[in-house]
This record gives sequence, structure tokens and C-alpha cells, in this order.
Amino acid sequence: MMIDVASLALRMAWILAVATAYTIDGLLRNDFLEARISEARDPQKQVRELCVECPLNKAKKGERLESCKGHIKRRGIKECWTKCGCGKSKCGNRVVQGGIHKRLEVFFTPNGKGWGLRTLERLPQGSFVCEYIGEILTIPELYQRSLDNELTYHVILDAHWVSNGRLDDKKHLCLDGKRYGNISRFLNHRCRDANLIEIPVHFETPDRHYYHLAFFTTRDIKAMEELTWDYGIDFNDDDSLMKPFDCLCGSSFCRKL
Ligand SMILES: C[S@@+](CC[C@H](N)C(=O)[O-])C[C@H]1O[C@@H](n2cnc3c(N)ncnc32)[C@H](O)[C@@H]1O
Repeated sequence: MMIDVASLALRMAWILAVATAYTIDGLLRNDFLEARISEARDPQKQVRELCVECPLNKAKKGERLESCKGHIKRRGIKECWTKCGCGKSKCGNRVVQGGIHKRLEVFFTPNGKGWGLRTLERLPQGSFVCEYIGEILTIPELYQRSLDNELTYHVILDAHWVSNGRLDDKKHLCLDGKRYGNISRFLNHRCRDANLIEIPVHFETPDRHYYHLAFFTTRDIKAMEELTWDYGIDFNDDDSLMKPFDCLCGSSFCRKL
């Protein structure tokens, strides 16, 4: 029997990667989670990389081209996929792709933030809640929406923009949940001590510049608590593509205070 050495090596490498998988029974592994929370809360711990020609600035051609403000180097999770041959039904490393399992509710917040999302059940620390779903747009397409005065609820998928050198414009992507999305587009912002954190997740994606973005809990959350994440907004940045709002997050770390 002929053995395809390359595919065997690929499978071995995948098995090794999965052996250090980050999710166990739907919970994010504690050391990985703690490291991500600590980076999200303390900008000093974030590794930021600079683009030579930042796509966010390039989209604003005609205006002065400013230098890159930096992109956070984000560590993510690899889930099993078609090619790893793990046997889909028994595999414990397919959490995010399994979709929403928790009972969640969209509700009208009593404190002026509009609609919000809350949990109807207790969520242990490290639980997967939902994925951020939206239209996949290139950065010029996103910028055009902002020029057209259209409100966007976007997240920039910039985790790997810098590591591969100069990228084709078509690989600078974001997700916009305003026109099409799922319940994640109702998640409101909370500065620094939000109860959710976003983690890049790779599975079945043809290119690592497009990845899934999944929300996990940063602590135990009681039933009926509002779910929040830190949009990472700099409220003093006039160039931001995010429409500014008066932050009502109520956190003692509020950046708008
Ligand atoms: C992704 S949407 C969240 C859902 C939104 N509340 C709604 O009713 O559709 C983001 C918008 O919600 C509002 N929002 C989110 N977090 C807020 C906060 N901490 N304070 C005030 N408004 C907030 C802002 O209007 C923001 O542009």
C-alpha cells in the first residue's frame, strides 16, 4: 500500500494541534482564557503590530495618510474540521461550529442603551455563548458605508494583517452585523470589565484572514444578567469608523468618564 507521506505528516501535525485544544466540554481552557482576559483588560499586555500601509487609513485615500495605529496580535482557537478525520459526532473540539446552545434573550435595556442581550440561564466562566455573524466586507466597502452615513456594527478581522507582510486588499476583511447578522448584534459595549471576550476561531475557512469570532464568558454569569463585550473603542479617536455614542456602560473603568 502506498502511503502519502505529506498527508500523513499533515494529519500528525493536526492531531498534535488538537491535543493542545483549547476547549473542553464547551468551556474555554482556563489558562488560555485568563491570558486573553488579562490582555483585553490591560493594554500594556497587548502586543500591537504596525502595518506599513494601513488598510484602515488607505481606505480614506484623498485624506492625509496617517501612520498605522497598530493591530492587536490575537491568539485564537483551531477547531476540528473536515480534513482532520476526527469523526464529527464524537469530537469534543467542535464547540463554536455547533452553534448557540444557551438560552439567550433580546431585551430593551432600562438605561438608555437600546436593545441588549441577556442570558436566561447561569453561564459558567469560559462558556461559549455565540458567534459574531455579519456580512463579510472589505475595508473599502465598510468605509463607503460610513461615507454614505450608514450606521455599521462592524468588527475588523485584523488578527493576521501584519504577520504575512503586505496583503491583497481583498484579504483585509471585517464583519458588519447591521444589515444581516444574528443575536450578537444586540450585544452592548462595556469598557474593560465586560463579561464576554471575543476569540478568533478557525475551522473550515479557506484562508486564515477570514476567521470566526466567538464570544466566551470572562466569569460566571447569573441568569438574567446582560451580556456585554468591550468594542475596543477609543472614544477620543475622531477617525474611528464606529459611530460615536455616549457610553452608558456604568463600569468604574469607563473610558468616556
Ligand atoms: C451593536 S449595537 C448594540 C445593540 C443596540 N443597543 C440596539 O438597540 O440595536 C451598538 C449600538 O448600541 C448602543 N450602545 C452599545 N453599547 C452602549 C453603551 N455602553 N452605552 C450607550 N449606548 C450603547 C450604541 O448606540 C451603539 O451604536
